[in-house]
Amino acid sequence: MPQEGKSPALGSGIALKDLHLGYERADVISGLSLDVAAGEFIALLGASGCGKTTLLRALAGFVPVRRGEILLDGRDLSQTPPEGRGMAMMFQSYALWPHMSVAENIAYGLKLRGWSKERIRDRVAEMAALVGLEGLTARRIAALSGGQKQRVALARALAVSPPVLLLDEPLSNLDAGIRATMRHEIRALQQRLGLTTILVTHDREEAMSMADRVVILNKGEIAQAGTPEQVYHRPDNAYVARFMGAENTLPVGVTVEGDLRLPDGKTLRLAPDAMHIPQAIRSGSADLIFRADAASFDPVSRSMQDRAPEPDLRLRGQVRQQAYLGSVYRHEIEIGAHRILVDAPRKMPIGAVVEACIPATALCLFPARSQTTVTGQEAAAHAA
Ligand SMILES: Nc1ncnc2c1ncn2[C@@H]1O[C@H](COP(=O)(O)OP(=O)(O)OP(=O)(O)O)[C@@H](O)[C@H]1O
Repeated sequence: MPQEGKSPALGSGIALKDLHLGYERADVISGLSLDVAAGEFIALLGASGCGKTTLLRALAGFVPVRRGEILLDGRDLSQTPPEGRGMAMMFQSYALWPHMSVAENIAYGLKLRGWSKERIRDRVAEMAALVGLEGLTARRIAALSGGQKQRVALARALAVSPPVLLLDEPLSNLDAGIRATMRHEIRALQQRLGLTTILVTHDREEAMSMADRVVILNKGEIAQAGTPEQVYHRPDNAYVARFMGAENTLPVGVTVEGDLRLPDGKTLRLAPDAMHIPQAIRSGSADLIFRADAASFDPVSRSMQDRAPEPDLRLRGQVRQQAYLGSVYRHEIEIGAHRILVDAPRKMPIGAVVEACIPATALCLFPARSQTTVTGQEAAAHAA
């Protein structure tokens, strides 16, 4: 399979301008704008029904544009039929012809384009080598594994040298091991060919490990577009923070001086730039959001009272539950009327009184309970 390493972009740049898409009376995407650079890999991530597939299908030309533009290298495609756009789409279901051989499937788009037999033969061999299917070109699709079928689908999509590769959850039917391999291989191939690529996925780990930029959609709007590190560590809003797996929300008060009033009544003053505060919060109620893996704790000891104050959030509570996640134990800590989750390498006994400590730099502060909330169920469903 291909070696990792970037080459100059061969793909096309895309600009979506004030795009409106929908079905019958309902708008699914309303007023979405996004620029995708040539050779960039974008992952569209979002809860079920937020419009990811609709957007991808509109790019391919299968969903009509109600308003706005889809520009490919500056040319408006919004009224161009699918066959005139030349984009290649790869589906979760593979969408291969089961009665045909690997070679016939890879050749399918080339035949439609009227290529000669010789050119097709050479191109099929080139594509089979590119995706690691040498020696299997005569095999029938029915006699392939899931991972091999996915490679055929990829070879078929790439055979026509598309300006843009659209991937609709292409890996979700594969088991975990092959999925990890295919993620890496598709990413390496995309970088090597400089292909502009848009991936739709539910899986945030997949999105972060493959894409240059992750675009998080919420109800047809972009909640945030940023690098994997930005959306994970510097979420623009509470929706993104929760969607990216920040499990803990503590309601706090913000005083006019900018101090935090904690649920236990204590007041905390942090260095002004220590916390991530992307939206203006003057005073009043706010949500302090942080990840379970950013927190740690020590059993409460007598020496605690003597300890010098530290610029971190410290919360005292009691262990109510714990579960082993593989590399760490996840603890549910009761703090007054609230519960938070804390990951730790060591298991704390149920009932133990502990002090959870969260570094100020791992805290995000947002206006209280914005409308853009992710439900517990959504967050669980999208956990990697
Ligand atoms: N052909 C259609 N006709 C009418 N409504 C549709 C059609 N396809 C999708 N929808 C609706 O449009 C909304 C967005 O659907 P879409 O498939 O784009 O979401 P998604 O984010 O890809 O979801 P999922 O992750 O579950 O695939 C949903 O409410 C869905 O029910």
